[in-house]
Order: sequence, then C-alpha cells, then structure tokens
Amino acid sequence: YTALRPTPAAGSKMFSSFRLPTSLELESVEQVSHNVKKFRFKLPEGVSAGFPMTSALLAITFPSQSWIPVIRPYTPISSPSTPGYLEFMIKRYPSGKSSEHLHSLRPGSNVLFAGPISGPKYDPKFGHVTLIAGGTGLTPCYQLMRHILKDNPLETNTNANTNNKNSTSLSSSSSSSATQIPTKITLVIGANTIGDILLKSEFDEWEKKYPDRLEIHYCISKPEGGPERPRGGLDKAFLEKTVFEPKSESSAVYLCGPPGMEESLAGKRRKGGVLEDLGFKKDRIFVF
Ligand SMILES: Cc1cc2nc3c(=O)[nH]c(=O)nc-3n(C[C@H](O)[C@H](O)[C@H](O)COP(=O)(O)OP(=O)(O)OC[C@H]3O[C@@H](n4cnc5c(N)ncnc54)[C@H](O)[C@@H]3O)c2cc1C
Repeated sequence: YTALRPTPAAGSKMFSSFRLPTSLELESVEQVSHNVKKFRFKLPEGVSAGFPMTSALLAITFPSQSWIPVIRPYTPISSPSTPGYLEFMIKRYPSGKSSEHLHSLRPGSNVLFAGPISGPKYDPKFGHVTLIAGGTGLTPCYQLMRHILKDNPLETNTNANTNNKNSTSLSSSSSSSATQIPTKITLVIGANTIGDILLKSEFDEWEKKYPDRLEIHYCISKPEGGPERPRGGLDKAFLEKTVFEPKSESSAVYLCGPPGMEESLAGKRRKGGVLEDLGFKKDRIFVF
C-alpha cells in the first residue's frame, strides 16, 4: 500500500513525514451548517499533507477548563497532494471537549497536530466500493471517494466485477483482464435532515460528473414534509434496496458513523451484522 502514498512534487515535503507534533495556524473558518465548521490550517511553505489512504490526523488541544491535553482524530478533507493547507469539517458536540474548543477558535489561532493515524486500507483492485456514512462519518468516506474518483482517476482494476444492480455474476477468475475498469462507488448517507449532510454540493457535483461510477442514496430520518423514519434508518431493509450486489470478489464496504450504527452493520465485536447477512465477506468489511 505504500504505493498509495501520494508522490510529492519534486522538492516538496510532506506533513505526514514530520516526526513531532506540529503547530499549524488557522487560516480561515467557515460555518457550513448550524453545528459544523470548515477549518483551513496553513501548512509550511512547499509542504503538502501527504498522508496515505485512509488517514486521520490528531488534533491536540488545551481547552481552558482542561489541565491535560485533549487528543482527537480528525479526517482531512483536502487532497493529500495539495501543498499549502489542510482542511477539516468538524461538528460541534454539546460539551464536546475538543470540538467546542476548536469551534471557539478564530483565524490566527494555532493548533497542534500529530499523526497521521492509519485507517483501513484501500486496494485499487476493488472493483466496487460501498461507503456507508452516518453524521460526520462522511469525512473519511469523502477522503476515500475523492482519492478514487479524482486523485487516481485511472486506477487499473484487473478483476472483473459486478458493477450494476442487475448483474450478479462473480469475477470468473482473478487473472488479469486486458480492460481497465475504474472502481465504482455506492455512497449511502444517513442524516437527520438534508441540511445536515456535509459536503452535499461536492457530492451533487461528483454525481453529475461521474454518472457511470457513482451512485448516492440518502437515508433521511426527518424528511421535510414527510413522515419521520425511526432512528437507525440505515438498516437491513434500506441497504437491501440500495446497495449493489456485494457478491463480487472485488466488492468492499467501508463504514463510519455512530457506534450503534457501526455495531449493527459490522456486528458486535465485528461478528455477524447486517453487512455479512447481505453477502459482504468479512475481510472486505472495513470500519473507519
Ligand atoms: C478516525 C476518526 C476520524 C474522525 N474524523 C472526524 C471529522 O473529520 N470531523 C468530526 O467532526 N469528527 C471526527 N471524528 C470524531 C472526533 O474525533 C471526536 O470524537 C469528536 O469531535 C468529539 O470529540 P469531543 O472532544 O468534542 O467530544 P467528547 O468530549 O469526547 O464528547 C462529548 C459528547 O459528545 C458525544 N460524542 C462524541 N463523539 C461523538 C460522535 N462521533 N458521535 C456521536 N456523539 C459523539 C459524546 O458521547 C459526549 O456525550 C473522527 C473520529 C475518528 C475515530
């Protein structure tokens, strides 16, 4: 997987190779919804983030009421190969030690970052990737999607795969085929309201730009003007209707969301769970 580490431009350095926690200056803050802000931190000149897929960085903060540092992982939404800055989408939790502190910061403040810490690996041989996200669980899914669709648009997939709902054929062999098949993506998003969906305009744009590679399903628990769905709407019945046939050797699923959602889909202590019931292989179920 080291091949997935982005190649820096000649002469540039990578933040992820810094050994010690590094203080970064907050360049700008944008309120994107009632409880989410987008933060842009300056990277030193000529330095790109350079983290491997998938990764998060650790923010080390010192909220005023806390005498020990608070350390929390956050997923950069900016490209690892873009020099000059790092961006995050961060939700404020009521009484959240780290998130309330970060939301109180103004441009010019500094935050200490360490890492990266590695999340689940991504293999370009996956012909079809299903991403299931609840709440801020969208940020790692966004990071991986951007990598698959944009940063590495011409990845080679040598395993034949099932790429549409009507096809149930398995990869007939793992041997290479001459054709290059770009990885397809199904994204399933769970949120309270449409307004709570982070990065919605980016997803809309990608859906238009990559109609043959990307399909997005929304599971909204409080739809405007419609009946409320019970909490935990990302259940077996919903996924059965939306997720592609996961029977191919090259299908993988990644999920990130509240602990209850992860447990129900990936199983308690990763045993059983809805995704296995739906036919995903255990070693192809990844939790961020
Ligand atoms: C790998 C990884 C990547 C992450 N990336 C992001 C990201 O890009 N953006 C982002 O906003 N967050 C992200 N998180 C979550 C983040 O690390 C913190 O957990 C979150 O900001 C809350 O920390 P806190 O100190 O503010 O809250 P705490 O002081 O730890 O908790 C305060 C209250 O909030 C509740 N709470 C805390 N976290 C959650 C949660 N995830 N879901 C529901 N309730 C919660 C707690 O139950 C508690 O009641 C990520 C987490 C992981 C593990």
